[in-house]
Amino acid sequence: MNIFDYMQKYDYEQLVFCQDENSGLKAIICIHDTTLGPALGGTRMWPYKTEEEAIIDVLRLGRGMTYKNAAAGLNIGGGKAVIIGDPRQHKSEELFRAFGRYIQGLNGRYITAEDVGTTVADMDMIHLETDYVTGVSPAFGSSGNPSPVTAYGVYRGMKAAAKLAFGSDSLSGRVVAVQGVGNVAYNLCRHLHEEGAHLIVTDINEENVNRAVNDFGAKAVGVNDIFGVECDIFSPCALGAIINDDTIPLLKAKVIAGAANNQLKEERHGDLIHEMGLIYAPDYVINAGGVINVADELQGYNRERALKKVETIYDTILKVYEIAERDGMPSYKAADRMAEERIASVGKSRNTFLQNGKTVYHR
Ligand SMILES: NC(=O)c1ccc[n+]([C@@H]2O[C@H](COP(=O)([O-])OP(=O)(O)OC[C@H]3O[C@@H](n4cnc5c(N)ncnc54)[C@H](O)[C@@H]3O)[C@@H](O)[C@H]2O)c1
Ligand SMILES: CC(C)C[C@H](N)C(=O)O
Repeated sequence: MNIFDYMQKYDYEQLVFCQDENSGLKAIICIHDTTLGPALGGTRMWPYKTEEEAIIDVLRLGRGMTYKNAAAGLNIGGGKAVIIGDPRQHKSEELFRAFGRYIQGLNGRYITAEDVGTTVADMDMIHLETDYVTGVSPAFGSSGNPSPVTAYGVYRGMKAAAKLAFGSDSLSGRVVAVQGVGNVAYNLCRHLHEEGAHLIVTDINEENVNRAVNDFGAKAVGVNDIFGVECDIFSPCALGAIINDDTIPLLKAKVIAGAANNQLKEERHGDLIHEMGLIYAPDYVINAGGVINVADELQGYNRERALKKVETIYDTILKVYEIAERDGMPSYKAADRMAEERIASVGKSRNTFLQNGKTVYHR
């Protein structure tokens, strides 16, 4: 992989390699775009097989956060970090502290939070070394675990998608098929159950399935059966690339609305579901609740204010569909256009030099 060519193609600002022999830290921080503000995105801990795999992942995820943060209306740029290692074996205080010192060294250009493989406890250790970490324990005045707030945003976005598909945003009596009932989806199922939706769930983790069955009267199905069940809404809340050539022909749902990142295996799958007349709530728009919640910490965390902002995911989904109709394009492309237009117009308004350096000449 020619890293500089790739960075140039998608306009990346910075890639930082972090190594600490004592703790075994091998991490990469990606700052994609800071036009709107400091780059905010979680730290993923994953046992990448090769360094190249880790580099590709952090670049892809960092750019994704630029779009997610811009589409959510945050004054925040996009970035992400990966730590190469197995989260079940390689976590230690030294490792997270060493990582925290690298983040501190970037002096606020990158701010971290949780992602796959990292937890609030890990953020607390990072916080021992840096101010530029969110999703820390509430005891520090922070917002804690972002998952329940992500779930609330997905619930709000799902209601908007239902309005577009069925003419009413009520989920009462609707059948929702949920793939993966982990941290986010368990909380999503609670909102759906409270509104009177019928749930069909699957998970590779039996305990998680049983929890949803016992707490919300969900019906459990096998992991390969979830795609073809009779339902109104399919909610992917486990893995990426789940909307693909194998699963699309099986879907009976009219709406796809879930928490997972990077749901479309390839862009053409977004075109295909659009041609089939499905309503697709773009993943990074509907799952922005977590980042909206942690971003609120930058103003001194206020949960009520954060939840109010998360509620607007409903309107953002409607706006994406307005753009999709206006410009005759699938929703995933309309979301990208919305984010790009916002970054471009804010970027232009920041061309004036300011002595305090807060907003400096950009491009
Ligand atoms: N946690 C957040 O705040 C947040 C924010 C934005 C996006 N997301 C995305 O949402 C998704 C869920 O996040 P989470 O925090 O709930 O993760 P999680 O690990 O708690 O839950 C994922 C669940 O999916 C299950 N699963 C994995 N492979 C599966 C398969 N093949 N079939 C069925 N189930 C399977 C896992 O057993 C687990 O229960 C992820 O894609 C994540 O990147 C999470
Ligand atoms: C900042 C984090 C809460 C971001 C979250 N991991 C996401 O993918 O949106």
